[in-house]
Amino acid sequence: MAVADFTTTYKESIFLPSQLSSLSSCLSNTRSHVLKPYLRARNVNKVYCSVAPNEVQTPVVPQPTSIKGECYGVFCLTYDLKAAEETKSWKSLINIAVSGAAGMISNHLLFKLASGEVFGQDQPIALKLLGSERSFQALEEWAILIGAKPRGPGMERADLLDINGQIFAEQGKALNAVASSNVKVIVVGNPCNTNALICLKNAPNIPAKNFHALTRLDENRAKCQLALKAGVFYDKVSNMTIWGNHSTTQVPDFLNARISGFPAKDVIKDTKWLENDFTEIVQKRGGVLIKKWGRSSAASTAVSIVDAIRSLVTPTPEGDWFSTGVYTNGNPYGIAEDIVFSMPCRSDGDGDYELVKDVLMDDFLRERIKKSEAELLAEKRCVGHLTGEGDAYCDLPEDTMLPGEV
Ligand SMILES: NC(=O)C1=CN([C@@H]2O[C@H](COP(=O)(O)OP(=O)(O)OC[C@H]3O[C@@H](n4cnc5c(N)ncnc54)[C@H](OP(=O)(O)O)[C@@H]3O)[C@@H](O)[C@H]2O)C=CC1
Ligand SMILES: O=C([O-])CC(=O)C(=O)O
Repeated sequence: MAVADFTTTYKESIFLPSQLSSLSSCLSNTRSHVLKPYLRARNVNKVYCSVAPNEVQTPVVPQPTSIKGECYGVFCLTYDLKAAEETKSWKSLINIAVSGAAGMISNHLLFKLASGEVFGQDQPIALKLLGSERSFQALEEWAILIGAKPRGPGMERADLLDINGQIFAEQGKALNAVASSNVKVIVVGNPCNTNALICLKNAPNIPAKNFHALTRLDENRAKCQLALKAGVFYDKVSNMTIWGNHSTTQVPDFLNARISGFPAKDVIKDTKWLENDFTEIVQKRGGVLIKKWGRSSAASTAVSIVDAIRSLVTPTPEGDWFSTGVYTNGNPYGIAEDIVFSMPCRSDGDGDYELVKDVLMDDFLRERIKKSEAELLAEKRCVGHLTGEGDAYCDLPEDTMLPGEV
């Protein structure tokens, strides 16, 4: 964890809420002091924290036996399990591991998770926040993998695939070693589809179906553009699929999208706009934001991670679906097997999903889906050394880019 950035020695302490102000030096080091009111609001009465001895002034209360092993990291938050047992109305604890916990996205995401907005107001959760230290402790249920190196000046996409791919190979191995086989993994760090493929290939004990690449940000962006064009509220847009890669080859599907229950093409009759402007705006939205703001989307990515998880833990509304990048292992759309491809999915709310079968296809859609498929197959060849498929051979199409690269 980023502890290594400011200290090399750790001391583990348990804090009560009244002692949180002294704890805030620990939390604020990682820009997460915003968590404090949320911890209070959720009656978190103990926080487990690793900080340097000279930063700790609070008395140490006995460590509950329910906290297993050591806690690595600047901050390592968990509910007091003993108290949870006493509170009969509480559901059983869900552990959530988040890598890149000190990054911009996490800065927005963590308190949304802690607020109860994602898993429910009555659902206790334990956040396992991970940074540079690649250890995954007591990992069960959900892992949100954000931590990745941003592309630096002059860095080729093939280099990024290799550098970040190695992170996700390690994390796949760590998950394989310690996580429950029921864990659901959301890969955010880019290039997220291929990172998710690398991660799942390195975690053979975990079903490949449990791995997701985040394309929900793209779905949200696409819904927003259709809503703006149609002059309706965002929540009137449904059945929005993002096909393919989280890159500029992604395909926002206006053929199947609906606005106020009607086909989007019947509401927005400007086909030229749908085929050209809409598609390109969504594909390049990340890059436009980086140009405007100087940094990549953080708050909206955090919101989209919340949306992506919520879509898996709540039943999908009748007739609707959501997009997520999933492992292709038998699909009704003729997409190549053994890649991570964004497709339309539904969930019963049990954390699992199924592909939506009855979607329309036309030549426009098919042609663009093929392009994104070709890009992902090329990315896969680039990381053969990380997926156990032998030597890498990198022949990426020249125009292949992350949304943030344009
Ligand atoms: N799929 C999507 O829709 C989107 C994906 N992204 C991607 O999300 C990722 C994170 O973005 P953001 O939070 O803005 O980036 P930041 O640069 O703000 O944070 C990067 C985080 O990654 C961690 N990190 C860096 N190297 C490693 C490593 N070797 N192992 C583990 N963790 C590491 C850093 O941790 P530490 O400081 O502890 O080293 C830091 O917390 C990027 O890859 C970005 O491209 C962004 C937007 C949308
Ligand atoms: O390239 C990035 O880091 C940003 C990104 O994925 C997006 O905004 O969709």
